[in-house]
Amino acid sequence: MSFVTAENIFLSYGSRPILERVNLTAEEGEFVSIVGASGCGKSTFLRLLLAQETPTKGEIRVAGAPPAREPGLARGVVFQRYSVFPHMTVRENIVAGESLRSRWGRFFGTEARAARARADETLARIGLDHVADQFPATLSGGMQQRLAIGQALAAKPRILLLDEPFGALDPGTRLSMHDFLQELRAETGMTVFMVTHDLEEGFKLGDRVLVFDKPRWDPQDPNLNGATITYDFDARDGGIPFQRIKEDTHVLRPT
Ligand SMILES: Nc1ncnc2c1ncn2[C@@H]1O[C@H](COP(=O)(O)OP(=O)(O)OP(=O)(O)O)[C@@H](O)[C@H]1O
Repeated sequence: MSFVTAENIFLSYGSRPILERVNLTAEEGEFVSIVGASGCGKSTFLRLLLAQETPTKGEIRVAGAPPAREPGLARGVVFQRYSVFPHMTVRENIVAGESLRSRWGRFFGTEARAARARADETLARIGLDHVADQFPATLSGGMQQRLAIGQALAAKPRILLLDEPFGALDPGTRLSMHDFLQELRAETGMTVFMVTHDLEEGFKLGDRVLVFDKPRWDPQDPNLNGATITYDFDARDGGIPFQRIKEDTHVLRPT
C-alpha cells in the first residue's frame, strides 16, 4: 500500500471549487515537489494532508489512516508554517521541535542535556549557533525562517510538509538549506511534500514534480472550476524534465 493516497479529492470553499478530482499516490521516502499558479490550491492540498481541511468529497490517507490532526510521533507530521515559539530561545525552539518525538512531549535530566547538545549541532548546521540564546524576535526574517525549518526537521518527522520554505532566503542561504534538507532526508528516509514557486528548486530536490492547474477554464467565470494535478514529472533523472520544459518554453517564445 502506498504511504500517502489521495482518492478523487474535491474541495470547495462555500460554492467555490478549489480542488477537483485530485488523485495521487506517493511512496514512503519520496520527495514530492508541488508547483502551480498562485491561488490554485497548493497550500490547500498541504492543509488536507495535515487534516487542517477536510475534503468536500474523496479520501486522503497517510500510512493507511486519515491524516492525524496534531503533529507528533504517531504520524510525525510537521508543517513549516508552525511558527517558532516567541517566548523560547533559539536553542529551546529546536529542542521543542525534537521533543515532539519524546514520550512526554519534553525532555528531562540527561535526556534534556543531550537534546540541547543535538540542538546546538543543528544550529551550527543552519548557521544559527551564534544566536542560540537569543529570542526569535531579535533575528532577521530569513534567520527566523531558517529556525522554523530547523525546528521542523529536528523532529525528524516521517512526513514533512513544507510550504515555500526557502522563498525568503538569499541565494547562498537557500543552497545551504537545500544541502541541510537533503542530508536529513538521507538520514531519516522521511517523505516530503514541498510547495515551491521555483521550478528549478522543485526538480533539484524532488523525486517528482506535480503541477497543479485548472484543466478547465471558463473565461466568463475563472472561479467556476477547481484545480487538479495536470502533470506528474519524474525528476529523478537529474533534472532532464526541467531542461525539456525550458526547451519547450523556448520553442513557444515568439521570434
Ligand atoms: N479558508 C479559506 N476560505 C475561503 N477561501 C480560501 C481559504 N483558504 C484559501 N482560500 C482560497 O483558495 C484558493 C487556493 O488557496 P491556496 O492558498 O491553496 O493557493 P496556493 O496555490 O497555495 O497559492 P499561493 O501560491 O499564492 O500560495 C485561493 O483563491 C484562496 O483565496
